[in-house]
Amino acid sequence: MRAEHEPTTPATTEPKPHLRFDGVALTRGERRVFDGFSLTLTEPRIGLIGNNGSGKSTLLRLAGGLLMPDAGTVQVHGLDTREHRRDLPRHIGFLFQNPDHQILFPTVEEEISFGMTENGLPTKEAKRQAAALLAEHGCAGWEGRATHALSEGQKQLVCLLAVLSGGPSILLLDEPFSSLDLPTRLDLRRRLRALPQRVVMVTHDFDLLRDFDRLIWLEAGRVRMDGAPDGVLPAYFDSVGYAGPGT
Ligand SMILES: Nc1ncnc2c1ncn2[C@@H]1O[C@H](COP(=O)(O)OP(=O)(O)OP(=O)(O)O)[C@@H](O)[C@H]1O
Repeated sequence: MRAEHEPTTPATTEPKPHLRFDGVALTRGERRVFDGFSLTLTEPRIGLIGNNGSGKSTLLRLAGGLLMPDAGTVQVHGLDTREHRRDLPRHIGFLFQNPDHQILFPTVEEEISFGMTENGLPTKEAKRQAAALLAEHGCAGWEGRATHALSEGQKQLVCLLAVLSGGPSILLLDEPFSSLDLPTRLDLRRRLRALPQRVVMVTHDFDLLRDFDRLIWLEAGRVRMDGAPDGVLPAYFDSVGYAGPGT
């Protein structure tokens, strides 16, 4: 039986936003990066594009609670990042461009099991699950490997698995493929495509974005264009005079 105060199920089936920026202002150094910025994200796969300095990384950092707005609000699954900062790692996995900025531990096993023990899993079970996650992604037996001795692509993969081990529902990816060779890039792309998480990705790898659900083109802290890749990408290319490879 339903209690008196229990909310009723809403009649509509509108998808709930997983990220919401409302009237966000943020100054970094001397620069007003965002001013009255609002955006609601509901689609499973969203790409952020734009020229250097347009605000892409700053937007991801606001979404991940790594930066707080000076004014306005940022919400993750309806939770205000200012009030729920400590809860955010349960919902959000953040993958930085440079894995050396992310890796904390000397061994792969420690790196991957940390998120799980932080979530309260006993160490033994966390290690078992870390080994299973590695095996699932073609890296069986990597547990004892030294993180500093991995190649860039291997480090990226370990970072991705470490992020996934925390069980986030949203992945924020800041140019995760920029330093990878083509085979490693293709391999990580395949892995990412298969993930169930919602993804918001900053990238200049435009091929990867072609099958995304939505692209947001940022320019000087504002949305210049927002829509399907087949509309946004050609418009962005036009704006920078790019007519395709070799131009
Ligand atoms: N730590 C900081 N201190 C001062 N200004 C900053 C800082 N970080 C970013 N900015 C400024 O904020 C603006 C947006 O930067 P941001 O890194 O978000 O851009 P971006 O679109 O991700 O660029 P890129 O494509 O070069 O990574 C830039 O003008 C930048 O100079």
